Amino acid sequence: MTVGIVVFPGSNCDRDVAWALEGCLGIPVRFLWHEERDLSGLEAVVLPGGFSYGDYLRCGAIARFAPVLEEVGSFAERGGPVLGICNGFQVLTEMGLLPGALTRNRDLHFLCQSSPLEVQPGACRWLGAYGAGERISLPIAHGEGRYQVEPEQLERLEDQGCVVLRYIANPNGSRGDVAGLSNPAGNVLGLMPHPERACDPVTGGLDGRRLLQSLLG
Ligand SMILES: NC(=O)CC[C@H](N)C(=O)O
Repeated sequence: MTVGIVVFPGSNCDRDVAWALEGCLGIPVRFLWHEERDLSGLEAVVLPGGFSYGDYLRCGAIARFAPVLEEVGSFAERGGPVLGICNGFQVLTEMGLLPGALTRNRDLHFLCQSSPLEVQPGACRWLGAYGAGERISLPIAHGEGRYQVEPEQLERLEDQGCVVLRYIANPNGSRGDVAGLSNPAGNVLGLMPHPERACDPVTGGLDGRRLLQSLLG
């Protein structure tokens, strides 16, 4: 099993994800530069956090045109597991793999803190190791994490079980307290919190570990 980690100019959590996967869990990784088109041999893809293309225009707005994402889109449509963390979640919404948009935080501040969350795993293949309603804590670090979507669409997402991660103390004004969303098929997950920073007690707890461990089946 090898996991691809996409690297855009401006990504800064690609090494953290590699450390969590390889260093903590022994899962081999391959970095995918944004111009790459070869995803052969990969069993999952992670879009890491950071500031792709300097966050110009809007977080993730330029990244969505990267050649590698055309391949990631087809990979996801074939049922391949795709995880977007923070900037990766922003990219997933910009490229249309997940609905809605992530906008400036309610108070216009960059937030860097730990965040209590409630998990509702539903059909999400990344969250199968968490109980329904389980409370966990993961670090957040973002300026544009306020999830926005039309109220009717949010209702649809709730009905489909796509709202898989919710803030307990909403830090950024996200509609519906949404912290993470899955597609209905459950293979694509986007979340603002950083599970890769919670895979080792030394750097922020262990609550993110089971999420990445799900790759080991
Ligand atoms: N940690 C991150 O991925 C940050 C995402 C994005 N650059 C923001 O500030 O919202």
